[in-house]
Amino acid sequence: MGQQTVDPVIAGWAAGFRPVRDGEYFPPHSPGCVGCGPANPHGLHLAVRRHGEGVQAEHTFDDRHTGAPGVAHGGAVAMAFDDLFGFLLYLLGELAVTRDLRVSYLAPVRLNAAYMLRADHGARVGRRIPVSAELRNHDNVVVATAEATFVVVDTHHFTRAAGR
Ligand SMILES: CCCCCCCCCCCC(=O)SCCNC(=O)CCNC(=O)[C@H](O)C(C)(C)COP(=O)(O)OP(=O)(O)OC[C@H]1O[C@@H](n2cnc3c(N)ncnc32)[C@H](O)[C@@H]1OP(=O)(O)O
Repeated sequence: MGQQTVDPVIAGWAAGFRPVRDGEYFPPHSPGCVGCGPANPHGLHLAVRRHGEGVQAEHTFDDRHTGAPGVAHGGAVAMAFDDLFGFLLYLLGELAVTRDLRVSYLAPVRLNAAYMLRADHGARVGRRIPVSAELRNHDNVVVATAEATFVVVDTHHFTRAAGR
């Protein structure tokens, strides 16, 4: 039964995931989140805002996320997509986690160049929420796409995951 106790830190964290108005920026998942946390020196520092029933972010990968010379690491691009998807949950009002993530890399993503990320969600089926996203360059060309399945969980998932 002890494992089912909701830790107040986790409960407070989860309660912070609320919708914002169209065009407004969301708060980060946490200060230290590697995708969007401002306090993480190694992170992407994604700044994500609502776009209708979807989310979007302008983003520039930098030298910290180098793969081939001058090119963003594919893992960093996948991280951007995964973290972006995490903002759709604010709009859905669900706690959920990534069960699978598929990224298609259509063209190299350059470092120190501005890109636009955009994500949308489909309809929830059971505990599954399908999500999809695109990454476009400054010429509005799609250079990467992603699809994922998020699975709805409750706060106990995070309490257990954190070993609290
Ligand atoms: C705002 C909050 C922000 C919170 C998050 C804030 C940070 C966001 C950061 C970005 C997101 C992340 O990195 S999240 C962190 C990375 N992900 C994780 O750590 C997840 C680790 N995996 C797990 O803990 C587990 O596998 C779960 C919870 C995902 C699922 O386990 P489970 O609870 O036992 O559920 P299970 O029965 O296996 O499956 C549940 C449902 O999913 C379906 N399902 C299972 N596998 C698949 C699959 N590959 N493709 C499609 N559907 C699948 C099943 O048919 C079932 O559907 P149905 O019959 O029920 O319909």
